[in-house]
Amino acid sequence: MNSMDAKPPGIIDEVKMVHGGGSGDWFPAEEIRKYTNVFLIQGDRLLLGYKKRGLGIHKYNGFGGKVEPNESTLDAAQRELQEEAGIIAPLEHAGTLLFVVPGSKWAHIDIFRAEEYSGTIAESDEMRPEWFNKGEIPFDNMWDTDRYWLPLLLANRPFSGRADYEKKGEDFILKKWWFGINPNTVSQANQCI
Ligand SMILES: CNc1ncnc2c1ncn2[C@@H]1O[C@H](COP(=O)(O)OP(=O)(O)OP(=O)(O)O)[C@@H](O)[C@H]1O
Repeated sequence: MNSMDAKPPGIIDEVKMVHGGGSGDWFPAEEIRKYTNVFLIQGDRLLLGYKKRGLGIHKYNGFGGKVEPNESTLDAAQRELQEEAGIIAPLEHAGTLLFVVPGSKWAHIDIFRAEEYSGTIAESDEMRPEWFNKGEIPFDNMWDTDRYWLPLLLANRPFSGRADYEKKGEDFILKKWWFGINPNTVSQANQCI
């Protein structure tokens, strides 16, 4: 077995590797901070937001943020979608990403998908929403590891992964990554791997 096949520390879901790379050891454990991230899909289009401030500034991403104390993850995801894109939507859990940077709390990000919504999509102080065709997702202007797991979300394959980055000035440099899917949910596997 290749050493990258083994699940990295922090991944508890029953998943098998579909993407992995980088070198060195996984960074050591820190306290965990919870985040959410929501992607709206309508037919061939995906709604992303251009982040205007804070973590991930100038990148496209789903809509999300920190889970507040005494708030469920789902409530936080719905609140952030409303605050940042102006809409409400029934959410389905799509995957989990552990984002690790030495010296910072680990970010445990619960990622959700939605296929319908109500309200009017609106720009907020934090995000400028923009539709993209599924074939024209701006991966070069997103977090480096989005290219590995976003296709899994689009194909409706529950995934779990970890991405270790090092912070150099304002930049985050990808060091090592691992993404897996549950081998028992093979319904649309050919669409994504
Ligand atoms: C590889 N690393 C990553 N890959 C993909 N997405 C990532 C990410 N690391 C963080 N994210 C997302 O970026 C947003 C940050 O949210 P962030 O602005 O810090 O939170 P919040 O809206 O609570 O901010 P305020 O404290 O109100 O400014 C939030 O959606 C979170 O899920």
